[in-house]
Amino acid sequence: MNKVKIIIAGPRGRMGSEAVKMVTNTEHFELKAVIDYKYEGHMLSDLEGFQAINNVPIFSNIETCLQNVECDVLIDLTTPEVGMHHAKTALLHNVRPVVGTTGFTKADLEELEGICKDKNLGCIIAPNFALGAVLMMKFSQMAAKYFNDVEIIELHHDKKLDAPSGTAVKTAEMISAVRESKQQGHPDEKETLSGARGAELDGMHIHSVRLPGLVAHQQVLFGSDGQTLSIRHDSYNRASFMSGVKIAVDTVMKQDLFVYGLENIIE
Ligand SMILES: NC(=O)c1ccc[n+]([C@@H]2O[C@H](COP(=O)([O-])OP(=O)(O)OC[C@H]3O[C@@H](n4cnc5c(N)ncnc54)[C@H](O)[C@@H]3O)[C@@H](O)[C@H]2O)c1
Ligand SMILES: O=C(O)C1=N[C@H](C(=O)O)CCC1
Repeated sequence: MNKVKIIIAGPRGRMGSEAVKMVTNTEHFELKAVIDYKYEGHMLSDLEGFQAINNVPIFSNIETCLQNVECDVLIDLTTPEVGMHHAKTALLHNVRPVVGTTGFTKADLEELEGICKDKNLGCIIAPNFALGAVLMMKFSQMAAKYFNDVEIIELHHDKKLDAPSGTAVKTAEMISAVRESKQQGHPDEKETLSGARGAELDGMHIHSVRLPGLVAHQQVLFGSDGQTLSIRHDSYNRASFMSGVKIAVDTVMKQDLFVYGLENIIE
């Protein structure tokens, strides 16, 4: 069996370092290079924590990396601006992106979908790779058919740069696709402290909590006459995301499609 040749962008990050572990421990994956804005010309084994990983060069520029290294899949776990540049460049070099980076705009997603169609290549953008989180989103979409009122509370570690989380936005989009549009809360409600009602997407409110000690958590809270329904998912470590990354890499090698959300590729 041919191994899937992979490059990882953001290898020193919380998610990137876990992805390096997963890829190097997976029999049919091969880590060919990493992209890091620092340490150009070094080997990954020169860096603290990666001494046991041999023959993986570090590039600070994706173009140079793709000109020098033959690979099938780019896993990007960086920041939205960098991730967008990486995903586009990968596709232009016929490399399939698997992107966990959150904070992409609708326009970004449309642009990537267009390039995928032109190149007839697969690309998977997944705001959340944890299979439990994907189920939480699917269950929320099911519940939204019966409960028209919902608020989303997402809770993350305080090093997170984007708010609301990509998962919260995706959940609200999935709910919005099935429920009758509704502006929630009292029509005359007023915030006496700005931000009290959180962010809003199609009439739904999203509340972002940032605290040390947290990893990644979300509660989707539905309410109707005399009852509430809570659907909650908790990731307690970054290993929780890796089975989803693995599924995404295997799938992107087989499907020449643009996919936004892991719910579209798991049964
Ligand atoms: N999809 C998921 O399941 C999932 C799960 C967790 C986090 N995330 C997302 O993944 C992203 C990374 O999260 P994190 O917690 O690992 O953040 P992090 O800050 O720990 O890691 C980001 C890494 O990107 C690197 N980076 C920045 N600019 C770069 C560049 N130009 N080239 C190469 N590397 C560069 C940084 O050095 C850093 O190591 C965020 O967008 C986060 O929201 C997604
Ligand atoms: O830790 C993060 O950052 C996470 N980001 C994703 C999001 O924005 O939804 C997924 C969960 C962890």
